[in-house]
Amino acid sequence: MHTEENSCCCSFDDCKLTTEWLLSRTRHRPKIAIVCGSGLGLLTDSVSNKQTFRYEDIPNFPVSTVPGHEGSLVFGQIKGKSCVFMQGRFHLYEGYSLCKVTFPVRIFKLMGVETIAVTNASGGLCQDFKVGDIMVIKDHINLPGFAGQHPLCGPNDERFGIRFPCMSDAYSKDLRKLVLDITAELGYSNFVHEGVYCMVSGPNFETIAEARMLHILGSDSVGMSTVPEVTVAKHCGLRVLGLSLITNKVSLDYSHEEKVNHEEVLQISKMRAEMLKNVLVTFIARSHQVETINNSNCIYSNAM
Ligand SMILES: O=P(O)(O)O[C@@H]1C[C@H](O)[C@@H](CO)O1
Ligand code: HPA
Repeated sequence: MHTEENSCCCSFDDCKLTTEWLLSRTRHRPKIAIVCGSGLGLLTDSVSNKQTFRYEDIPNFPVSTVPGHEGSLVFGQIKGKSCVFMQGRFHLYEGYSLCKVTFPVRIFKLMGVETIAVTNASGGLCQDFKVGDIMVIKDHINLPGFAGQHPLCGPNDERFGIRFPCMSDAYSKDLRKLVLDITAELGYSNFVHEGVYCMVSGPNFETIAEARMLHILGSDSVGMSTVPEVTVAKHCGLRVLGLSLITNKVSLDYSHEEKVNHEEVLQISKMRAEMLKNVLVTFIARSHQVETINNSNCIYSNAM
C-alpha cells in the first residue's frame, strides 16, 4: 500500500539537490557512469584527474555497508573521456528501499550521463560457464519485482520517465556488440558469453532447489543487484551495458560439496578485475562509436 511513510524518499527535488551539490564541487561532466560490483572497486585504477567523494559526505546518498564496496563516487577521465564510477553499490538486503538503491542512477541522469555500465559478481547457473568468465548481460529476470519489490512502484514522476516503460531492450544491443568486439580484440572470447542474469534479494545464497528453479526459468547467472539500477536507468532513458563476473559455480546437485561464500566472491572478483578493467577502458574510449539513443522516455533532457 502506498502511504506517506513508505512514499518515495528520493523525490525529484532530492535528486536535484544532490546533483547540484556534486556539480558545484566538480568540474567533471561525465557522459558515462560505471557501477562497480563486489570486489570490483579496482576498476577505477586507470582513472586520471581523479576527484573522490565519500558517500557519507554527499547529501541524500546512502552509505555502503558490504565488504568489497568502498563507498566512494569517483570522477575522472579515461582516455580523455569524462566518467564517474560508483565504487560500491547498494543492495536491497542492506535494508535500503529500491528507491534508495537506485538513487545514484537518477543523479547520473540529471548530471548529463548518457550511458551506464553496470558490473556485478554473480553465480554461474549455465553449466558451460567457468569461474572467472565474463557474462555480457543480454536480459534479466526481476524476481523481487514479481513480488512487488520494484524501484518504480509508487507515484511515477514523468520528469524521469513514463509510467509503463518497455524493458524488452533494457541492455543496448549496440553496446553489447561493441563489448563483444572489444573482448574478441583483447583475445578474451574464450571466456566471454552472453546470458540472462536473475536477481534474487539475498542475502543468503541459493538453496539447490532454488538454483534448479532459476536455471529452468532460463537464468544463466544469479546475483543480488543490478536489475533495479538497470530498470531505473532504462526508465530515464540511459543506454545500459551490463557485465557480470562469474565468481562461483552455483550448485544444482545435492552431491556437490563446495559451499559458496562472500570471501570467495571477493577473491575471484579481485583476481579478474584487471581483465574487466581492460574491457571497460576500451569500452569507454569507444562508446561514442555507438549512436546516442533518442531519449523518448525522459523529459528532463539535460544536465543542470
Ligand atoms: O554488488 P554485487 O552484485 O556485485 O554483489 C554480489 C551479490 C552480493 O552482494 C555479494 C555476494 O557475495 O556479491
Ligand atoms: N548467488 C547470488 N549472488 C551471488 C552469487 C551467487 O551464487 N555469487 C555472487 N553473487
